[in-house]
Amino acid sequence: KLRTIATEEAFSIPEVAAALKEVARGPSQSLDKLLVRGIYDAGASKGYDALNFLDGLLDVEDRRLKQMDELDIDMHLLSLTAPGVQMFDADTATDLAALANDALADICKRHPARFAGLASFAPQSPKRAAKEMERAINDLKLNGFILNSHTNDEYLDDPKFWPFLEAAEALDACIYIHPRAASYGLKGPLQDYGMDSAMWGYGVETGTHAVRMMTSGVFDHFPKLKICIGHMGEAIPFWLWRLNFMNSRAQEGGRAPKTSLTMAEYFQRNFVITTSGVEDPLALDYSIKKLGADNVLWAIDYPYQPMKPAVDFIRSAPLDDETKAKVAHKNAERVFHIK
Ligand SMILES: COc1cc(C(=O)O)cc(C(=O)O)c1
Ligand SMILES: [Mn+2]
Repeated sequence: KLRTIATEEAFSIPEVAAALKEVARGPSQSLDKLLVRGIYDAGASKGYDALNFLDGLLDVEDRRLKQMDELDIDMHLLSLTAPGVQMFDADTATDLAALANDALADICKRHPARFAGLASFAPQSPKRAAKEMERAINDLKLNGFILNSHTNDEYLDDPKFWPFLEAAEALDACIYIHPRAASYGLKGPLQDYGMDSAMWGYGVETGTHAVRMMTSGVFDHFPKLKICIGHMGEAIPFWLWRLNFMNSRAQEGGRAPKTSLTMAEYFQRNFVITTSGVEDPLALDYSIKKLGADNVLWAIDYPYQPMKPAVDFIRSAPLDDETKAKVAHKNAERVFHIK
């Protein structure tokens, strides 16, 4: 039987849901407000959350676990759903991250063979975030970290965030950079036709974040830092030849910072990707060939993607047994220290 560890599986807790409901009613200019209003203040915007994501987010040990049993899915690697605590003020964010991490650690302790967890932290307060990272790994025994792309329109190439990049690297803990809606400067034409969401804007936002990190040379400061991005690498694997070629030319021409490695080398060394929300055998085949079988991890993206099609996708994927085992569970065990 193929062991299956799904690596982008979202949950929430009532305290975070309540805080996001306040955000939905507040003055935020963030494009995430469409989604936050739809999920957490559903009464106010009828029908947005037609799929009732909130129930799926708040349920971990009941219907979700039952469905995992029915589908023979071994584990969900859980993470606080986007936008996490990143829309709150620094103090609220720091407190709610710790609360969510405690709740997550309790779930993993109750079901150690079924759930592992990625800890939240509050980039709004980088030094306290580093402390929470240490607590999450050393005390709560969690498996890595979740970050939902930008925080107040700023990205991890900004040295203000480097205290917690240093902590993550020192802890040998991977940061999963998950989407949220495009930042204020990026959102322009992404606000129409439903493009703000997972349909397109999420990928643009998250892919841009990863490219900012590589082109700015962050990985020269943190060579051992490991980043995971979902959705088959947010289109970067397909774009990698062009990104590499044009960045090298820009470095020669002085339009891009000098880096010790090329973009393709950084993506290979410092990144892994997951298959979340891209159940396309051809995209999987290309990504494995492009990045190697050690760098692609299976995911469902529950509750935003249904479980059964995602597990059928990996089970029926035309891969040899060794490659399939790496994608389905071995790579997750290595990257997220899961036994
Ligand atoms: C936080 O809200 C989300 C919404 C959706 C969506 O399909 O509308 C997808 C994701 C996701 O892919 O994680 C997250
Ligand atoms: Mn997701």
